[in-house]
Amino acid sequence: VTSSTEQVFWFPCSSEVLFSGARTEVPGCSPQPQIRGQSSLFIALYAFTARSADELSISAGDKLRVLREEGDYVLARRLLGEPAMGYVPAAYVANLSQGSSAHRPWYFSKISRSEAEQLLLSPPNQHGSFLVRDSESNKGEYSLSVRNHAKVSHFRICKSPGGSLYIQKGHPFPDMEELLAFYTENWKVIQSPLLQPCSPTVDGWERPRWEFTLRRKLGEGYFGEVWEGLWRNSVPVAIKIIKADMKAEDFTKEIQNLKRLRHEKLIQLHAVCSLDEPIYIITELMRKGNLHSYLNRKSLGTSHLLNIACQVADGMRYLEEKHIVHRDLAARNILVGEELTCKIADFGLARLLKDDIYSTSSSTKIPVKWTAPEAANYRTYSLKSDVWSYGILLYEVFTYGQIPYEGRAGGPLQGYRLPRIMLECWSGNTEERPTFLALREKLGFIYRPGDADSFNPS
Ligand SMILES: Nc1ncnc2c1ncn2[C@@H]1O[C@H](COP(=O)(O)OP(=O)(O)OP(=O)(O)O)[C@@H](O)[C@H]1O
Repeated sequence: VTSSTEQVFWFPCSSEVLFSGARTEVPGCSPQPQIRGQSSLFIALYAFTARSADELSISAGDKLRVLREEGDYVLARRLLGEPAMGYVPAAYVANLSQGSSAHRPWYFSKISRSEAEQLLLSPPNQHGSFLVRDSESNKGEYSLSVRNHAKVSHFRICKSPGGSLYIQKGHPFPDMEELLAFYTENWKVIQSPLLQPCSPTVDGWERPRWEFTLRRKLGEGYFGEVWEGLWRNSVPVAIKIIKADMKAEDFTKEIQNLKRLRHEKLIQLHAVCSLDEPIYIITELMRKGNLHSYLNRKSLGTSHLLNIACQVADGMRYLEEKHIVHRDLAARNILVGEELTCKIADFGLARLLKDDIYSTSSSTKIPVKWTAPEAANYRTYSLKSDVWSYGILLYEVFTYGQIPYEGRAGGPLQGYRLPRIMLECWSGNTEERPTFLALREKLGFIYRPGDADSFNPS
């Protein structure tokens, strides 16, 4: 995923990424162009249910005007029915002006027989949902899987030497579309009605595991290993593989938090594979790893360090607006991408604050050196305890990864304004600690945008 004009889009079934894989081999299917451009008319390929207030629920076939592309999402306006606007995954829509007639929503290429059954038997799929997949046993041939009430029937689609396709010998079709059209019309022949193409997801985030390949281990945390991987052999992603012995309620919090948050300074969830083990959490890939290790390079100037501090404050300001307390803010939980882009990660401990303060009696491990005294001693977490941690993070950033002793700035830190900001963050009285909004403003006075914009080390 690169610049705004050259984006590779996420999610299946509409982009070049997908069609450059096995889908191109389907008879009658030609590669579909990638979604580009801002102003053309789009069509919804699948139903998508909004998962947060800024998303737009769409039904397959809805006509949409795309106003803006943002990463793997587009901001779209529905053209008919009740006027509504919001984000939808880019790959759930296709640009009508770019030949979306090539789209085959029923084709699921490498999905296995058991995965097809699992998908067809899960909501929102229902009686009559069907898909075509590559045959597992006969290379180059296909299988048709159809949900028939509570069970799934599979039909082998054979290929004759001349390339025609058939389910019943002596009844060939020139391509898959004609074959499906025939059995849609004459469903009694196979005793399974073909009513609608299978919907690709169980919820908006679930994806079949075969779409992901692991390439290189990046690190390991409490929940399991993190790998660099590829989605559909094309799109680079980060895949967290949850350890088998993890309790579901522990990491599902992280997934739930990721699902409802969307901000350019927060790590973006792409998908999950949670129908069987091991569970995968797929997020955007941040190629430079975590900020703590990155800081050891020491090739960063003050303006770059300030730029980092501002980016983290931007992300935290968003969490502040949403009344979400992170609880584990530290350089090790900030991830670094190209051009010094920083994003906040690790929402495993994050909580929505019902009041202003969250308290816990649980014995969750506490990162003491980053934790405000009231949170460490009494487990009372608030956005103000995040502000304390942010002060420690500032210290880490400006000392290239060191940790202050007992919350005191000084030592290697030079100058006046930054230590003062840190000391405000470490005020014993939570009320005296600044908000992230105020912190961002203060840093804005020190950091002039553009100072570090030319940053581009290898
Ligand atoms: N999206 C990502 N892109 C690139 N690297 C990542 C990504 N997510 C994690 N990593 C790397 O993998 C390491 C482990 O990440 P993970 O989130 O599992 O654990 P952690 O934050 O280090 O610890 P814990 O989960 O125990 O608090 C990180 O330190 C980072 O270097």
